[in-house]
Amino acid sequence: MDTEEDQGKKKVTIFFRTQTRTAERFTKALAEEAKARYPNAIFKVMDIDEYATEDDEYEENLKKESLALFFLATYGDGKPTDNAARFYKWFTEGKQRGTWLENLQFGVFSLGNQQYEHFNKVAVVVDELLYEQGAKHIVQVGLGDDDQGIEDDFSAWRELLWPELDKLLQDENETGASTPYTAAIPEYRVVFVKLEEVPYLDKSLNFANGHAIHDIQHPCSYSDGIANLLLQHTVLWKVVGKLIMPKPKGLTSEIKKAPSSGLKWSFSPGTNLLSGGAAKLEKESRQKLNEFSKKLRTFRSVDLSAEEVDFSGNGITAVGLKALYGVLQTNTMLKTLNLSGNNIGDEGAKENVDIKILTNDDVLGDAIPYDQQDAMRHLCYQFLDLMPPTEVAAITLEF
Ligand SMILES: Cc1cc2nc3c(=O)[nH]c(=O)nc-3n(C[C@H](O)[C@H](O)[C@H](O)COP(=O)(O)O)c2cc1C
Repeated sequence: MDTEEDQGKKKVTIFFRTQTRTAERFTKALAEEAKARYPNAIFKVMDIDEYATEDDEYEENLKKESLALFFLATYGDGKPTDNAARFYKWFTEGKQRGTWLENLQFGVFSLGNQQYEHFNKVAVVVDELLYEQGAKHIVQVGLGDDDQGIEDDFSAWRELLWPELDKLLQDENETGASTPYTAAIPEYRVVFVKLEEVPYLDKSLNFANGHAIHDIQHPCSYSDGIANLLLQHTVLWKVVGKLIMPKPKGLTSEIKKAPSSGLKWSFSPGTNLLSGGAAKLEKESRQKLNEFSKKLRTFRSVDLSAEEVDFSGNGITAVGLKALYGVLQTNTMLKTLNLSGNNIGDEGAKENVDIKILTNDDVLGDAIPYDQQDAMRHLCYQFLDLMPPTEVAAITLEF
């Protein structure tokens, strides 16, 4: 047992076995995020082949584990990867061991491809055997399918995992809302391309990446081949940030009740549309946004009911209003929202806003879960509806 455990820190071992490194990549991504979420726990990433030099050591070492995650890939005819063959043989063919793993809580994410007959066999077998031998699931086995979008599968499984880890690893006075995840804020960049310069594109706005997961590592990019055609760059997160972010002064007040300051967010006409020139992402503003993001997460809700938010004269249309509504509604109660001087019309005045609402977390930085990506796209469309439509032929969203 190492020193950190002696100091009472909970330890999580994340095992992987991989051939073409997908499992290793997922393992490391998860460990990275988990370390930020749970600073009081220790996460160890372990190639399963290096876990024991002799077979006997598997048993000896596994007995000491209390929380473990497994990322296991399956290869030809349901065989383990090369680096897992020894462990798999030992675990599946060994002696009857009874329920010797009662102290272990575990989760398995499997990597496979449904085109193969023995889809995800290795992980499923290990998952069953761990359970049979007394270990307890913290989450059901995640079946990653390389044929359909394994990133999505991983993302979905990870979203099931966090609440369970919250229960096990968060200190009693911490809550899910205050999870101190400090990942870098992605840039939401919208790129406009003139139609006549990209004649092969459909005039309607299109996102080529379909349902793939998009985050910093996997940007949704429509214009890989047309980077030289980019005429205008807009940093959309900055727009969104402006919509939901008070001036830094606002950060200092603990907004649990309506503040009496009557802070007013005011944007001069056109400033939240960023219609001219490229908006460069400055390090300082990124930091501020990050800080604000962290601050927001410490509140269950942000009450701006004493505040005034002024978007007058910003060229906001009915669809733009829906987007605005979606952003502002989340965690936010407003006293006044000034939309005078915008071309909203009757349609926009209806209260029936049916777009899916993004959370501040989504807007401010975390990888965007699969089920919210459509909403993110939708929001981007709606922002784009605020722009002159004839100019826009293609969009690149880089999350
Ligand atoms: C030669 C080969 C054989 C495979 N055999 C299987 C299989 O039997 N069952 C399965 O579910 N997936 C199978 N797969 C798919 C891999 O498990 C899948 O691509 C996985 O994501 C690889 O993970 P890794 O990059 O961590 O090695 C096979 C892939 C290759 C290239």
